[in-house]
Amino acid sequence: MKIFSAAQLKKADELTIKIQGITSTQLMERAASLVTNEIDKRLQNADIAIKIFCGIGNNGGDGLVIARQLIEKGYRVKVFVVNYSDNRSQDFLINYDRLKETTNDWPEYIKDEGDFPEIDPNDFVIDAIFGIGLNRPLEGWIGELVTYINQSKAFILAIDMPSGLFSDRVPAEKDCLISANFTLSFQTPKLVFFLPQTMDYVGDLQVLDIGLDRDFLSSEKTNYELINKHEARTLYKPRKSNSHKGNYGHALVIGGSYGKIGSVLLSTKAALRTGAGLVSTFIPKCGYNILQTALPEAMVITDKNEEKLTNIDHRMDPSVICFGMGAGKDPKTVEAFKELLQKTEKPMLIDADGLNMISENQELLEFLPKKSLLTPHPKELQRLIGDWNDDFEKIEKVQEFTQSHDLVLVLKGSHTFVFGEGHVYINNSGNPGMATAGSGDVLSGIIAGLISQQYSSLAAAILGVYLHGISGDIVAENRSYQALISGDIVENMGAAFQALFAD
Ligand SMILES: NC(=O)C1=CN([C@@H]2O[C@H](COP(=O)(O)OP(=O)(O)OC[C@H]3O[C@@H](n4cnc5c(N)ncnc54)[C@H](O)[C@@H]3O)[C@@H](O)[C@H]2O)[C@@H](O)CC1
Ligand SMILES: Nc1ncnc2c1ncn2[C@@H]1O[C@H](COP(=O)(O)OP(=O)(O)O)[C@@H](O)[C@H]1O
Ligand SMILES: [K+]
Repeated sequence: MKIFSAAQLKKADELTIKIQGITSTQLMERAASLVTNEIDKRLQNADIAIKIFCGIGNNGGDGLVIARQLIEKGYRVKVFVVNYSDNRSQDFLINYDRLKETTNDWPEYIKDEGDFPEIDPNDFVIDAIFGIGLNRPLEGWIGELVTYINQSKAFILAIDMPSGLFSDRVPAEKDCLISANFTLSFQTPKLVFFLPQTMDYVGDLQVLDIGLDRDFLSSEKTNYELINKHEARTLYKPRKSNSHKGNYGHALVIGGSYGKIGSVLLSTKAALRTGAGLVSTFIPKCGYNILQTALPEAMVITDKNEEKLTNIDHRMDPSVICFGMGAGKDPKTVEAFKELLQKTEKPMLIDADGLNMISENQELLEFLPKKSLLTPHPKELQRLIGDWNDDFEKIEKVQEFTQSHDLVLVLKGSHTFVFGEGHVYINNSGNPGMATAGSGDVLSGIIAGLISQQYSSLAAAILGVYLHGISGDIVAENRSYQALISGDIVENMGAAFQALFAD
């Protein structure tokens, strides 16, 4: 699903109104009734006090329509107009009159702190103060109102966006904004819903299709895309029945050091479970018995050194090399890595200590084959490209870095971002149970397994990250977040592939 800017969404609104021959009031009615239905589905006519805080723009207009529709359904609704200016939008005014025709309990006006209403922790609060029109931080009593609503402990549903959250920048530390339990957003999600610095304000997210013009949505260009099942499925390549293991490539996994053979084992197993035709593992000698015992499907080659990698003499022509898990950063290993880079032409996947070695020896970047894949977590990224001031600057810096070195970069996190060819793909699968040792090693094996089957670096990264998350979701459903361990993610790859095509 494409992620658009506020300006693009406004353009989509205007175009839709023109092409569909409707008024903006009708579009607002359509959008709001989808919200009302979602609320009704969840509240099931429960006798709960619903308090709707409406701004005086179109987000506030949405709030007024939702209020009218909920009242018509028999809910107990109180509307508060957050009267920060006299500059009311036309659709606000139209719907204000309509609301007054529906109920005798007219909206109350909030003009300063003295007007703040009581909010009970059991109330259901709807935040329709600001949406994508926010253009400056909430100041004075409006900021205080937002803090007051947050402190009420009531359940907060935000319409389109939590009020105070900008669609195109990160709030300053002193800024006040709604911290929603749930956000119902219109047509497409906003980038800030997925950034580490802003995602917590959104709570659970649902995006409602309000029927904006299809042609515009499909032709309008954007660098950001959210990856769900639909997007992942289109990348999947079916296997031919008339095929053999030679058709699915040979992945070579290189890494490990004394005490860290498990990481390579996890990557190797993941490459096999993802469908690579052959998988070999190159490790220090101490890992030989471990690998051969735990994973008879893999072939094993060892370094001359017992405890670390010193000379990676693999004598193969693998489809892809996945390097770095548990490798350590011994100077001899760095030297061996450099030689490996110099003699490898196909794109490589570099993870973990491989990344750290590059960070500490930036000249290695020059030897990276084009289209190679780096899979850092935020700390590894920081070592690689230096610090950033906020998440938007981080994205910009990573875009510059990947484009200048012709790389694909997988920035791991609760929403993993895949950067490639100037675009950013934001993963929407996975769960906090995956914050556990070795889940990154599993990911690198999955991606290598896909590259080995002739997926491009970028497609392998996007699909691999999605499958990794889905596998984790399946495990968590059966086992809880806490009990999830990274080996489970590997074991459930079969279910993850199946889930790609389940409805
Ligand atoms: N036809 C449409 O345009 C539709 C719009 N929709 C709703 O409209 C919203 C956007 O509406 P608007 O563009 O009216 O904008 P908002 O309702 O988000 O904000 C209203 C106005 O407040 C002012 N403002 C911004 N920051 C402020 C601040 N810190 N303090 C005081 N005033 C401030 C701005 O001038 C802004 O235009 C969307 O988020 C969505 O909820 C939906 O009804 C769908 C259809
Ligand atoms: N809260 C979370 N939600 C979704 N995925 C997560 C979460 N925390 C971690 N993950 C995923 O788990 C993996 C962790 O990788 P990494 O930090 O390299 O761990 P390790 O070094 O232990 O292998 C990444 O793919 C990341 O996206
Ligand atoms: K809002």
